[in-house]
Amino acid sequence: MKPINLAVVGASGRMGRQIVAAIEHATDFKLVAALGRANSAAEGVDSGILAGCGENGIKVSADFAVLDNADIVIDFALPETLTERLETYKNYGVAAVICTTGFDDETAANMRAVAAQLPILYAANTSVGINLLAALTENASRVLGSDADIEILEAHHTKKKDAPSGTALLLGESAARGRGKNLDEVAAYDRNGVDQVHKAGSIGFASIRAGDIVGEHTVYLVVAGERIELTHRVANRSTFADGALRAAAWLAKQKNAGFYAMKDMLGLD
Ligand SMILES: NC(=O)C1=CN([C@@H]2O[C@H](COP(=O)(O)OP(=O)(O)OC[C@H]3O[C@@H](n4cnc5c(N)ncnc54)[C@H](OP(=O)(O)O)[C@@H]3O)[C@@H](O)[C@H]2O)C=CC1
Ligand SMILES: O=C(O)C1=N[C@H](C(=O)O)C[C@H](O)C1
Repeated sequence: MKPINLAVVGASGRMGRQIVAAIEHATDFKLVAALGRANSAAEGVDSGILAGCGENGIKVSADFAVLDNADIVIDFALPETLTERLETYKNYGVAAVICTTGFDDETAANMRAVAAQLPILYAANTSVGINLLAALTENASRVLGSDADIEILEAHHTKKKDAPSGTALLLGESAARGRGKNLDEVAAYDRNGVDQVHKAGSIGFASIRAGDIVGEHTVYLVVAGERIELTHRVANRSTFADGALRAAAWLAKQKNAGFYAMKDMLGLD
């Protein structure tokens, strides 16, 4: 079978390098572009060398014209220029798996607008386990109803910029949906001050940034006399890379434009 021509955006980052390394061993993908920001220290450096898997001849570049050769983009870059990148994917007609987190509501709306013209899969977390946890969270929240106090705790490495994590927000959305609410209506993000009780019906968030923690999330659902703690821990970033490649292979088969999620790929709805 013909391999999928893949472009990795954010190729010099922690996750971009994982994807480049994972493709090295995959027969169903061919790396055709390693993209990043202009004036990056990584510009012109071989992406295989950066990823620690040996020279692959694909240099990190900021010239998105190479997307002409790509079937699918996997984007693990930062949120600042995400709107521009989405516009570029649309112009080149190349479907994209977007894994970036920490973007604002306007960018989220732009992503949905682009998805009206192009297959876009947005995954705040590409691990299979987290997406299963999101489904379990929705179900537990539905069964326990408004009696449960729900709080979400996430822990990540010291270099992570956004908080709460995109995954914590995904889990919060699932918990809110279980109660028939939108997260915006019930989220409690900042617990800092003198009147910080858990308001009935709210969903609280807390973040830890320490050491080299790859990614840990716990949803607490607490009712009188008992509590459920739904926890997921990732030991290695290769878990995210494997999930992103699986998502890319699935997206390559989608003929219609649309805003897809990992749960569509996993058949979790
Ligand atoms: N969906 C998922 O499963 C996961 C998502 N993530 C998310 O992916 C993103 C990247 O994470 P991580 O790899 O750890 O981060 P890094 O900081 O290690 O990498 C970020 C990459 O984006 C590039 N970049 C920096 N600024 C910009 C910009 N303004 N425009 C475009 N590209 C830019 C960097 O280039 P340079 O090297 O030149 O600075 C680098 O290649 C984060 O949003 C993170 O939350 C992370 C892990 C899993
Ligand atoms: O920045 C990270 O590292 C991670 N980011 C994603 C998020 O914000 O949820 C996914 C994962 O937890 C690692």
